Amino acid sequence: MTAATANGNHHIDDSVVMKVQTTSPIQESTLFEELYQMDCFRTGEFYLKSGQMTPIYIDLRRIMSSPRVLRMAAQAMCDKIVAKNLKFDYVVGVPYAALPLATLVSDILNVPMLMKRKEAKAYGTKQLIEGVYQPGGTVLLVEDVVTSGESIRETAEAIRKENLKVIDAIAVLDRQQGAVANLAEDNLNFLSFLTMEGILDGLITKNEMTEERKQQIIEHLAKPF
Ligand SMILES: O=P(O)(O)OC[C@H]1O[C@H](OP(=O)(O)OP(=O)(O)O)[C@H](O)[C@@H]1O
Repeated sequence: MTAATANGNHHIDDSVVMKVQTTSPIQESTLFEELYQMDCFRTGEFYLKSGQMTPIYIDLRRIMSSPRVLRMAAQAMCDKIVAKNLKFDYVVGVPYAALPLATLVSDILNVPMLMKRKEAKAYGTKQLIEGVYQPGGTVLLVEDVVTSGESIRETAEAIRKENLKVIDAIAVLDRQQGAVANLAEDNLNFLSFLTMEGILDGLITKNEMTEERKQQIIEHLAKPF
């Protein structure tokens, strides 16, 4: 069971914290290898939500097709959540790609999940936030890949309108294109398990990329959107 706080909300129970702490932490290199094997890293010419061209596309939607890798990615975030002692009552995935990850984070940590729709429906309850919650509770946002942080920002805005707090957001991977600073402006603390630089270094070890190409990509990604 989760432990109820005075306002009826929930936080991670001590027994769950102990379980996560006593399980060997997922290594960055281990998750990189699994993502590489699942063909999550594509080089070429792709366009992002921001409209920016990217010479490397990271598609973590693919991992939902492997329950083992999906769970590993969720566990990696849970290791970090526990290590950083983040406090929250609900887990919300940034739709859509992060929804399976958020489901597993909620399950592993035994903290309730809510779901934020991209658009409210015109029928039924017409709610943008689905699930059962107490006003004043704190939400942890879960993302797959973060570029500008705009999707996290939009999700936090919708959740805050429902009288819920959002303090922290966590992602499997930060493309290191300004999200930490952008989100800090909105009072959002952002953490990730993997970074673009780590992925590029991994691709060098696989002889998929040279150090020179890595530097070119980093320079390209540093340009404003
Ligand atoms: O940090 P940002 O600049 O917002 O970019 C990252 C967002 O882009 C992707 O989602 P996408 O918009 O492709 O939608 P999906 O999750 O429904 O596939 C990804 O899953 C993040 O949510």
